[in-house]
Amino acid sequence: MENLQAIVDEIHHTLMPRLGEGKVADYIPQLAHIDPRKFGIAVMGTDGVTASAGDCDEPFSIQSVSKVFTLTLALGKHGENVWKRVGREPSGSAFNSIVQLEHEEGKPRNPFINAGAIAVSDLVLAGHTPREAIGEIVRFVQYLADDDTIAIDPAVARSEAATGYRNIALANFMRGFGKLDHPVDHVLGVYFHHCALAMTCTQLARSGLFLAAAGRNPLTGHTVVSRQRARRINALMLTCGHYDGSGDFAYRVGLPGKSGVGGGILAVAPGKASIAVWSPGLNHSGNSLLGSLALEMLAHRTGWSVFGP
Ligand SMILES: NC(=O)CC[C@H](N)C(=O)O
Repeated sequence: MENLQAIVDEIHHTLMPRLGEGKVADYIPQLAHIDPRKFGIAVMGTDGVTASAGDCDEPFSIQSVSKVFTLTLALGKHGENVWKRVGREPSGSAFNSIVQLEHEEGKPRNPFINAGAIAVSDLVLAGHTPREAIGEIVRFVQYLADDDTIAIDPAVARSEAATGYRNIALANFMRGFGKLDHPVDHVLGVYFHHCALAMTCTQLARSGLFLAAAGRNPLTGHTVVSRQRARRINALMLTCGHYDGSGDFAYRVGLPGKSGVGGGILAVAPGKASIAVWSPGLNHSGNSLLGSLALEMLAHRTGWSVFGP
């Protein structure tokens, strides 16, 4: 493989004329203000080799990418009991869909759609006040990225709480089925705040390194999860990480990944690297349009794929 930085520079250069494509999420008013021409990419190799380009050190709202971290925390607290509350199947529906919840009696399809992540927030809340749970999530992400400057953007959290009608509906629906242990406003307080985490591509790539390196962050030496758990989280990212676009992402990129409506994607090349991209314009499934394309180009140029060399 040629020099990683040269590949990343070429991807940035190739996509430059297309910056601004896609549709910025505006249902969260605070996200509607983001410059659609932003673009960042950071690659952290498990061997310590790094490469980055563009706005890779500018914080953005990671939104649903945070669902990987809350799932990891919930699995640490509750182990396999997590799966009593949330499934492990792709939804085939939009990220904020309510349709399956009624048929499946309030048990969301997977932890990465909104309903599933709300159920996971409920599990993270166990034994805590909402403020404590939010603090635990932030400290966990700081620990993963080895960076204690990572914080929640309170304006984004407020903006989403003020307009999160669908999420409020999802949470009430689940509570109606007896599938949430805590009051809806507490659960949503945790959910909206972790979605409002602001991180740079560099920080995000570092925080995902444990998934690329069999559960252990090679930069800090910290074992975060077991090898088997890292594999399983990667499996869920591959099958469910891009909502109704998960099949297309697996076909085009071939790596586990998790997207957010802020335009970020965290992707994992097991044994090789953790990659974060950011471009705010989204495709019709709510995934970053140019971010997906950048990852497709990177996978093609490096040969990284979970499906074979
Ligand atoms: N896909 C996403 O990133 C969705 C997260 C967003 N906070 C929401 O609940 O709508």
